[in-house]
Amino acid sequence: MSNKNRIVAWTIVATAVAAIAPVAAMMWLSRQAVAQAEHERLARYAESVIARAAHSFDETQRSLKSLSPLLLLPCSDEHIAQMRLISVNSRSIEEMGYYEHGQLKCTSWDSSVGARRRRQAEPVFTTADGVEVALDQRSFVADGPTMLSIQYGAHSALVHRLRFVDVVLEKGVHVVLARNGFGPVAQYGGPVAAGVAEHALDGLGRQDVDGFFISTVSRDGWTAAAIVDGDHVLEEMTGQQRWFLPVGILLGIGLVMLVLRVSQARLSPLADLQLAVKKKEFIVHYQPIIEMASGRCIGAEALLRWRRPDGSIVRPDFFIALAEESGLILPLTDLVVDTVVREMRDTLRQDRALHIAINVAAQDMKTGRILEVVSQALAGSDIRPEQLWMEATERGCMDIASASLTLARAREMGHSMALDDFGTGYSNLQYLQGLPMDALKIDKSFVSTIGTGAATSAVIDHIIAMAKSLKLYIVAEGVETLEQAAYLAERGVDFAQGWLFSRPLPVEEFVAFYCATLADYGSGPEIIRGPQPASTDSPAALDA
Ligand SMILES: Nc1nc2c(ncn2[C@@H]2O[C@@H]3COP(=O)(O)O[C@H]4[C@@H](O)[C@H](n5cnc6c(=O)[nH]c(N)nc65)O[C@@H]4COP(=O)(O)O[C@H]3[C@H]2O)c(=O)[nH]1
Repeated sequence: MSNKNRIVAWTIVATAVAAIAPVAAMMWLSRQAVAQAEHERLARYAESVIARAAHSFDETQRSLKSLSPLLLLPCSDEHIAQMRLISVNSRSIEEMGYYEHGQLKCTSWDSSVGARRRRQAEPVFTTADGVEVALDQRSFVADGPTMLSIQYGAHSALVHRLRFVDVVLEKGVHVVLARNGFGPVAQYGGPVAAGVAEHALDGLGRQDVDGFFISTVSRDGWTAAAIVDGDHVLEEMTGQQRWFLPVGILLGIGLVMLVLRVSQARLSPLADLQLAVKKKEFIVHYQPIIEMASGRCIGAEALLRWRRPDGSIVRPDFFIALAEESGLILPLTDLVVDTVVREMRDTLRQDRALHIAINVAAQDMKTGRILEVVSQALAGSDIRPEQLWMEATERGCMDIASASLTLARAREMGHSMALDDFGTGYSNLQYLQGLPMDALKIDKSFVSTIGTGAATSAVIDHIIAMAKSLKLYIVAEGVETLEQAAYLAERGVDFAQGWLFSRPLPVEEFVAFYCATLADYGSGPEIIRGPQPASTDSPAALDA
C-alpha cells in the first residue's frame, strides 16, 4: 500500500473513531455518573431500612421486657388492658398474647381465647438476651397476612413484617431485609425479577444484577439491600445525556477536525518529503562533464533523484525548492555526499583526473557546514579533495561575506568551486569579482539560444567574455545539439554538459560511459590540483 493510500485509510479510520469515541465515551461516563448516584441513593435506602428494622425490634423487645416479670394477675382486666395499651401505643406491635405452659391464655383483645387456643410458636432465632422470633403467625382474632411473633418469657408480640422495612420509597425502588445468620425477613417496594432480591443479600456494597442496580448494607445483625430496575435507570440516563451528549458531540467535531488537519498535513508535499528523507528514498544520478578540446569525460555532476516506493522517479525541480525552504536540504546534501563517496570511490581512486561536482545549497554556503560534512565523508576514503567540486548558485552567494568565507575555506581544503546557473540571477561583474571561484557554469537557458537568432542569444558571448576576463573556467550546461557544441568550442568554452553527450545516469551506466570515453580518448593528466590560492583572479585549481 502506498504512503498516500495508507494515510487516506488512516484518516478514514481515525475520523470514524474521532466521531464515535467521544460520544460513546460521554454516554459511558453519563451511565457511570447515573450508576454512581443511583448506588449512593440505594445505599441510603438500605441504611434507613436497617434503622427502621432495628427500631421496630428494639421497641418490641422493650415492650415485651416491660411486662416481665409480670406483677399483675395473669389475664386479669389490668393485665389485658396493659397489653392492649402497649399494642395501641406501639407503631410496630399489632397484638399481644399471654401463654401459660406454652398455651395461649389471653390476648390484648380478650381474657379468654376459648376455641382459639394455640401453642406458643417455635422460634427460628433467639437473640443473645433471650428474645425469640418465630415466623408466619396468624392474628389472634382476625384473618389476614401472617406476622412475626416476637416472644419474651410468657408474652408474644405479633408484628407485621412490613413494620421492619416500611420506609418512604421513591417509585421503582425495592428493599429487602435479612437477619444475619437467619435469612430474609421482609421486602417491600417496586417489582423485581425473581431471584434478584435473594441475590442482593448475597453480596455487599455496589452490585449490578440482570440490569438491576443494587446496594447492600450490613450492620447491627441486619443486612438490607435496596434495588432499582434498569428502566428506572434509563429514565435517569436520558436526563443526564442532555448534558453529556452535546459535550460528546462537540468533542467529536473537534477531534474530527484535528484528524483532518493532521492528515492534510501528512498528505502535504512537505510531509511527503519529510517521510521520504526519513526513509532515504533518494538516489544520485551522474551527468558526464566533457572536456570540449579532447572529448574526454573529465567528471560528472551529481544530481539528486527521488525514487518513490512504486519505482517512479521525481526530478529535483519538484522538491529542491521545498527542501531548501524547509531545511530538509541539509540531510539531502549529506545523503548526496555519502552516496558519491560510496559509489564513486573506486573509480575516483583509479583516475585522479576524474571529479564529481555536488550542488551546495544556499544555507550550506552561508554557514560553511558543508565543509565539515565533506571532510568527514572523505576521511579514510582515499578520494582527494580536488576530486570533489562544489557548485553554488548565485542565490547561495547572495550574502557575499559569508559565502566568500566558505568558498575560500573550501578552496584551501583543495576543492574547486563553480558558480552554477550563471546569468539567471542578479549577478554582475563586481559581484563575481568578490567571490573566490574557479569555474562558472553557463545556464542552459543561454545555451539554448545559440543559433536561434533570439535577441538574448548575444548574452552568451558576453558571459564567456566575462568569465575569461576573470580567468574562470567555463562549463556550459544543457548542450543538446552539435551546433551548440561547435559554437561553444569555437569560443573557447572548456567543458560542456548536456544531452548531446549524455543524460544524467545511474552510477553503473555513468561508469560504463566514462570507461567508453576513456577507451576512445584515453585518460588525461591530473587536471585538478589543490589547494588553490584564495585569490579571485587565479583559477589555477583547474589548470590542465
Ligand atoms: N533541458 C535539458 N536539461 C538538461 C540537459 N543536461 C542537463 N540537464 C538538466 O539540467 C540540470 C542541471 O543541474 P543544475 O543546473 O545544477 O540544477 C539542478 C540543481 O540546482 C538542483 N539539484 C539537483 N540535485 C541537487 C542536489 O543534490 N542538491 C542541491 N542543492 N540541488 C540539486 O536541481 C536542479 C535541477 O536538476 P535536474 O532536474 O537534475 O536537472 C539537471 C539536468 O538534468 C540538457 O541537455 N537539456
